[in-house]
Amino acid sequence: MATAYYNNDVNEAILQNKTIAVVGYGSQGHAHAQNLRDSGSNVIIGLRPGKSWNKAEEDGFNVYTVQEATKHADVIMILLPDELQPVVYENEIKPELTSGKALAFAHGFNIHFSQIQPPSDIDVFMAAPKGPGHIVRRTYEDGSGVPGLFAVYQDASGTAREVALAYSKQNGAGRAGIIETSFQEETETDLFGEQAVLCGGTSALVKAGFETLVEAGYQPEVAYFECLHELKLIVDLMYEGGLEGMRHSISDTAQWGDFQAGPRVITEDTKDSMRDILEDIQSGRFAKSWIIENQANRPEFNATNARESEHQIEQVGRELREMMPFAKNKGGVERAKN
Ligand SMILES: NC(=O)C1=CN([C@@H]2O[C@H](COP(=O)(O)OP(=O)(O)OC[C@H]3O[C@@H](n4cnc5c(N)ncnc54)[C@H](OP(=O)(O)O)[C@@H]3O)[C@@H](O)[C@H]2O)C=CC1
Ligand SMILES: CC[C@](O)(C(C)=O)C(=O)O
Ligand SMILES: [Mg+2]
Ligand SMILES: [Mg+2]
Repeated sequence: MATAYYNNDVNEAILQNKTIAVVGYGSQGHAHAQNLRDSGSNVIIGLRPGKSWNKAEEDGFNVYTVQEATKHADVIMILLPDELQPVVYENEIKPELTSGKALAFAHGFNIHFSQIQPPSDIDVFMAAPKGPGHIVRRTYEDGSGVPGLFAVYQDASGTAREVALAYSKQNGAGRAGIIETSFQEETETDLFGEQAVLCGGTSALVKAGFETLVEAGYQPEVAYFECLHELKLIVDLMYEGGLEGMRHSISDTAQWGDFQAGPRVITEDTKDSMRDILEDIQSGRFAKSWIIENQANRPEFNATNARESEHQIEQVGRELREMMPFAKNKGGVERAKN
């Protein structure tokens, strides 16, 4: 079994006299910055002027350009969108990356696919929460945490591993478990997870279920509750107790239906598709297509995004959530509207 490190296993003193620059103040950036500050670290923010800059200042941080922040910091955590990291790195980070500094990531894409090639006299590590940034912050505040992975790509100082673990602990991951990985494993599994299961697979499953019910003449509102809203409640049970915990709480009728229908929905063909998706990731084909899509200013990404937001499930959901204030205005919602 993999070793999981918890708060008592990790000595965070190594961060005591270091300045940490969190570059980017979006989903992950605001969470890392606030969690590490609340854990006692000296955190500054690197940004361009704009919305995030104002937000970070409102939250009480000293905000600098990315280049200035890199210059002042010992640890530079890059929390920019993956597709923007290489150009910001070349223009603003690399010129200030003097020997002895550490460059950090929350996802291995740019190192693993060689879009960023750091000099050999710095440390390069990853501290990757296994969850969305807004939940990383929310769980830190409520005393729990999101599990994390850490990896060392380059250890020029001899202390990169210790720093990566301390960073992960200060971000709240030591409450839930921190596991060592490699940049390759984190990159490939993270991309696979979000594509096949967590985001792509789940969105497609929810939409297909909703469409099946609506096309059969059922009310869209009932279909929304059944196929989207209730998913969270069922997944909460899985989160707490695995599949068996969920099955303990549902009716025996539902459990029999689960056993009978599940394999009819997710078939061997579906698993073949999953293997194809994994192969696209491992071979670099997915990364290449994402890089090309960005170079072309995202024509397919933008068109799909616009089409998806007009789907009937989204329209119905917006109306129904108006009546559920407890389900609204949590982290992530504002971002989804932009
Ligand atoms: N989202 C998540 O929960 C997870 C993300 N990750 C990884 O974390 C990293 C960050 O992703 P995420 O948090 O989603 O990113 P977001 O898109 O939420 O945030 C991006 C931030 O970068 C800033 N930014 C964009 N362009 C520039 C620029 N040219 N110069 C300076 N600042 C800029 C934005 O500011 P502005 O307001 O100016 O646009 C914003 O603050 C990625 O590597 C991702 O894979 C890992 C685990 C989960
Ligand atoms: C599941 C999506 C994710 O990998 C994440 C929140 O962990 C991401 O890249 O945002
Ligand atoms: Mg992820
Ligand atoms: Mg990801």
